[in-house]
Amino acid sequence: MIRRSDFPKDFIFGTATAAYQIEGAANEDGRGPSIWDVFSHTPGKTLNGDTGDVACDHYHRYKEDIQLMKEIGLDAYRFSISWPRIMPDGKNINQKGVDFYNRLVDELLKNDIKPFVTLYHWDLPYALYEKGGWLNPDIALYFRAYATFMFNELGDRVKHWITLNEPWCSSFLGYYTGEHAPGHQNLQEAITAAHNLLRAHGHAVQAFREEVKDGKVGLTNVVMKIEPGDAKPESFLVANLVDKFVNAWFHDPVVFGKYPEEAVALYTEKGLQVPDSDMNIISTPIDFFGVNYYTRTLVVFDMNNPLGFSYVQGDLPKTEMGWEIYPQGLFDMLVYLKERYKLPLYITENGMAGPDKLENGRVHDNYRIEYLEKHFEKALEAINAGVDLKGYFIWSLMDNFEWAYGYSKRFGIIYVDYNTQKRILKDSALWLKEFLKS
Ligand SMILES: N=[N+]=NCCCCNC(=O)[C@@H]1[C@H]2[C@H](O)[C@@H](O)[C@H](O)[C@@H](CO)[C@@H]12
Repeated sequence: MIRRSDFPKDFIFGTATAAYQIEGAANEDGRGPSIWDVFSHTPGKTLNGDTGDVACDHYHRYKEDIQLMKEIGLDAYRFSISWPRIMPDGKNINQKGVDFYNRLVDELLKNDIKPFVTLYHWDLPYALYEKGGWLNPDIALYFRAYATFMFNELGDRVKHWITLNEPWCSSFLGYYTGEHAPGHQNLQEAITAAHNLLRAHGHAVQAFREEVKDGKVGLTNVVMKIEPGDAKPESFLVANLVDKFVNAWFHDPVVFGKYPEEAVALYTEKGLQVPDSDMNIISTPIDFFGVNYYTRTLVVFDMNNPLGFSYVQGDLPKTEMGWEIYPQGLFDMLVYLKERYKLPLYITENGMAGPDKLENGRVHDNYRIEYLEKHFEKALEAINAGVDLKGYFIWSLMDNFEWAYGYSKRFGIIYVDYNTQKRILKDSALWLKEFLKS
């Protein structure tokens, strides 16, 4: 049975959340609309028309939530700042929004919980979207101004920062598949948005070096283990290519200053423009990569698909998201990232959506305990294989707004009864509490 003491002494365990998914108070204290406010209020975009208007009401309940983190014994807490709460129009400061994050950080520190702050977790101020959003090259400078302001405001107390959460999702789910805000469906736009997201990241890192001398800054990507879905040789080739589109596309420019050539070639062949501006800014050195790992993705050669592949379902047990439970993929990707980029790593998200049922005031989510144990074991295996893994944040602290799935998917180790906003520690939280003492 894995124990906390098996991990390095300074290894940190935490949980992660994001502003739009938990805060609520969407129109309170001067907060402006984000692209997710508009998207979730657009009929048909989210399950049951769910929105983040109230969510977990964390904006008002943060003290209670921090007490729960303390009760569980967490070392750290990863959360994101709502850009439209800080700059409702994308430029001018909303002091009440700033005050909230000062209160939140001070309350965490008072309870010996280390804050890890994500600057952007998908909630772009709508006012900036109206100026072109991630398609407008100027967005990188708007982001730099926002980042600089936050570094100045919190940098004396917050020493671990993540510029962007999963630019792959922001660009390819937001601009290609359209399942996320702003709901565009244009591959060229997705490539352009991805590039401007990376430029924004690079500008923020440059600002960070000027503003927070004793801090660490990194980028969090979703990291998927891409495997062939059948035994055909072409499917092995396609798996390698998709890995370049999804994983290397958002890691290589940040370390090597260039996109993976095979993927560029395929895009160019399809008549798409792949930008190459500001690679010197994009590759401003970072201190770590954040790794959001959930599952593997199976692909097969498919001539009928414009990019030559299609996704297939695997036959391993799956979570409520339909994602296969595949701990080995975590080990594989941690080792892959270490060998290719030679940077320290944090698992900034790992967890599962489960069929969580409240029974006599308890949630017996043994499946989530097993999921976490197996992924903890693979993380430890990676450390023992030489990976400089420094921490592990469980997604998520509590059930929350799961984007287009609304409130139908529960990822929390704490159950939220949305009718009463009551929080209930699931068995996984009780297990974690004991694990952290082991
Ligand atoms: N096929 N397939 N599968 C895996 C693709 C995963 C892409 N989605 C994520 O990583 C999001 C990340 C986000 O940060 C958080 O805000 C979300 O709540 C979690 C849970 O959804 C994850």
